Amino acid sequence: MDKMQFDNAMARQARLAPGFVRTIVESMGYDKLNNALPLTEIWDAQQIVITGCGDSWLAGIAARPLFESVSGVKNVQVMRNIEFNRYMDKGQLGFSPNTPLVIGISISGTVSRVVEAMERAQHYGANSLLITDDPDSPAAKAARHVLLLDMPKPGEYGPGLLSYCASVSALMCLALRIGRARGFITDGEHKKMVQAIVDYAASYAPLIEEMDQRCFELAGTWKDLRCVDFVGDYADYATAFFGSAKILETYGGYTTYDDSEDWCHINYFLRDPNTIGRVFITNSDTPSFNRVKETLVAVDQLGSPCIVVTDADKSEFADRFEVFTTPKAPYSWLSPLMQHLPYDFISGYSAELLGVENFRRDNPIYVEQGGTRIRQSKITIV
Ligand SMILES: N[C@@H]1[C@@H](O)[C@H](O)[C@@H](COP(=O)(O)O)O[C@@H]1O
Repeated sequence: MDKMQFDNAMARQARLAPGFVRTIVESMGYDKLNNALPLTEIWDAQQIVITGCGDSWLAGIAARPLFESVSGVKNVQVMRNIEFNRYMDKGQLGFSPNTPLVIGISISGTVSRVVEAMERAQHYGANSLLITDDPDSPAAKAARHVLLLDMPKPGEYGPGLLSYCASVSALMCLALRIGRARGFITDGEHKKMVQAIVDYAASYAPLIEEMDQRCFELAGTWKDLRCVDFVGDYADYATAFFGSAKILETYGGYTTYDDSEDWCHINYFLRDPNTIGRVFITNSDTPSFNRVKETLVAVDQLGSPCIVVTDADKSEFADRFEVFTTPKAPYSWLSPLMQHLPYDFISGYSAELLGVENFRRDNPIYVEQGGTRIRQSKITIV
């Protein structure tokens, strides 16, 4: 079978990802970041809350370790939009000037919950910054500050893959800017880390062709599995959840996601394990690596087909597992930027092989005017 007959938006975006990260990082120069968030407000922030919906929320989980290690802000939270908007105690908003710094992410700037988050932050005296690709969007207008992604136009961005690379890259650049401004990293460290983002993304370029072909072949069987169950810890949870989201968005497949500990308590019991694909994202220096390996022993015993995306050597895992060994990141916080690529390819090819349209557009029940369900939800400030 010729894979080019099954070419698709996910595969095309995955091939472009290494260079695309460079484009975004290079656009995040000193002036842009400085204009997006004044120095005094960076110093004021005693707490950071990152929030968004779908991929944009996951981008926060992917970038959290970097905010924690370099920003110098002790309290960094990544919150689901619904939790920040409706459940975070209002007494925690504006208790000190420009605190918390609420960072919203929304590529379109049009989803109701992010507009609501920006309005809530403003209403209770917290600071707000929106990372978006549309400076005229409702969420951008509701935010005090905007960091514009400026993704190249025209471009192919749906279902979100390059847009996810853009928001993770922008968050990383912002974290480094905050850390530099607060004096928690030196100018030299700052430059080295910014360059590391570009170089890490570029290090995937030589792997893409082989990854593309291998993923096409895997999609031939994985598309028919009853369920695909993703596992990742902490920032790798973003990659796991992202893989699951792409299965839903590309072909409406059945998926689950968990962390390596809870999986042993819960998802372990899914019946007919030979019909469930397991996808693990883990790296040799992750603090839970030994726990992930224990969990993978259970996966092997259950007989589930299994893919591992990792910087560790194949020999660390059962022989029958499909191991994607990715480049070793010079900083552990970089891995989530690119380790989603194997499943991006697999979900894109699966949809094409199944003859299903992204976002189920082939079924009228899923086609709604302008995404009513997420864009016309009532804004409520509590
Ligand atoms: N299916 C899409 C997701 O892929 C997207 O991540 C989310 C947030 O979109 P935005 O970043 O524009 O706020 O909206 C929808 O739910």
